[in-house]
Amino acid sequence: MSLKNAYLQKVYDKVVAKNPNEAEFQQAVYEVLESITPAIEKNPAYEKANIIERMVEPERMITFRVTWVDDNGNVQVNRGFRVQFNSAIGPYKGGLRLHPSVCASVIKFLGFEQVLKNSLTTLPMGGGKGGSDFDPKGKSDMEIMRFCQSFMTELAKHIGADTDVPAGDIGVGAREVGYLFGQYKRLRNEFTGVLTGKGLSFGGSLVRTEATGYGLCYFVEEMLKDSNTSFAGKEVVVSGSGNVAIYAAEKAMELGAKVIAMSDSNGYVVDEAGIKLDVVKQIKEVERKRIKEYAERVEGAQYHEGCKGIWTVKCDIALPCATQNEIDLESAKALVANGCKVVGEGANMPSTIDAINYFLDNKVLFAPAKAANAGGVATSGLEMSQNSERLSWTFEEVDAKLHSIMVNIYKNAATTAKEYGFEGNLVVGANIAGFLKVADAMLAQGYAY
Ligand SMILES: NC(=O)C1=CN([C@@H]2O[C@H](COP(=O)(O)OP(=O)(O)OC[C@H]3O[C@@H](n4cnc5c(N)ncnc54)[C@H](OP(=O)(O)O)[C@@H]3O)[C@@H](O)[C@H]2O)C=CC1
Ligand SMILES: O=C(O)CCC(=O)C(=O)O
Repeated sequence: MSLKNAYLQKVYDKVVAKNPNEAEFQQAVYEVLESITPAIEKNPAYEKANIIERMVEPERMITFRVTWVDDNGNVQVNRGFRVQFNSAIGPYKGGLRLHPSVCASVIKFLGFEQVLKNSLTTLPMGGGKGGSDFDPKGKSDMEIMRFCQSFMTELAKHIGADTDVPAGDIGVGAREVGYLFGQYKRLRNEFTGVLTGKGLSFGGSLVRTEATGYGLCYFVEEMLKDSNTSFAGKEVVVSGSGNVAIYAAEKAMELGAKVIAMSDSNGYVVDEAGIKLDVVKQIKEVERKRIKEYAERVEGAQYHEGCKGIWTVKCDIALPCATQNEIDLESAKALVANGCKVVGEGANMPSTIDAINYFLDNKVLFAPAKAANAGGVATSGLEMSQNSERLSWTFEEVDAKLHSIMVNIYKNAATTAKEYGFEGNLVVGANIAGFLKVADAMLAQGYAY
């Protein structure tokens, strides 16, 4: 892969040399460097201060051992990570992922994207990310608790309400955040907003649970409005059936769409009559079972083994809300061939670079993750504000703020794309808009930063 700008190519070559075998991190960096090219060429100050090489190098990366005891008395060892990527515009902020695929590359790609995403929210948050290769599937509640307590025993040394504020991501929801928060409080003897996504009885914010999925639909709705259309009457496919997927499906339905398919890492269900979300919530949020169960409980629904096949289901709008690189070129082609006109990314980096280019070349309205899924972290920022003033806002207040943040992110990305000669390309618009704020803050803070 080659970039048009020599300075950016030099930085990218160094990234590849210094981070070998880190395909996800290299991919995330490449996509950003390619799309910010016009901004680098417009203002030579960025190259002079070598801003890009500084931005692709995390400020700090912590790797640690997490030892815990399983229900059979065996001592288990996992690897924990926290990348504190960039604090130019605020304390490090970003989720924790618990999944066997977690490694340095995954954590770094997520941390790097988080920096630009958080910048787009307009709230004062730097970027970070963390997690572990611990697999929560099939673990008992006590095992999850012991793991979280051990994980936090080390992480607590590196975070704080004004330093670094983690939250949830894949495999980390309200239950895990509760165990992590309890352990932090025990270790530090302080009650602070050190994590977001907390339970409502101990400093959590209303709407945080729904925020990423709702925010995604608010963003897509705005994008559709600009093309004189809406969610009403559209058929929607949503991949995943976790936090982001469930609340994206809920809001899409509220806005008049029919969600016809959802998935998990084993397979997908199609329900032409429209997915019954109360059944999905019961299976996933309460019983923590597989999506396959849906077809056993709902007449007329079919289950298909293998998660990739979901992209062959005919739809108007696709909302990938599961994981990175879940849409490759082949899936992108299948979506377009079946008439899909809109893709809104709820997951982080769910489309490969080839898939994104295919969507753009085929005039699909494409909402890139950094912008479209920023509602989760934006609402985390609102949780931090409520914690600082020791107040709780109503559901309506937080939802209205989330809505206006998502509308503004859309407008900022669309206007920036147009300003730089890429009208309609929200990948370029979002990357440049997110980049400029961070880069200007870094310039103002001197070369040693
Ligand atoms: N939670 C948040 O606020 C935010 C999350 N995101 C991103 O959204 C995505 C989903 O996160 P979230 O909903 O919180 O996570 P959850 O753990 O709640 O749900 C993840 C869903 O994706 C599926 N999934 C996970 N890994 C894979 C895989 N390798 N292949 C296929 N399916 C997979 C899971 O299926 P299974 O149960 O079988 O593993 C599950 O249905 C991630 O990319 C995350 O980074 C982005 C912004 C904010
Ligand atoms: O709410 C947060 O801080 C984290 C959200 C997140 O991890 C993400 O935006 O990918």
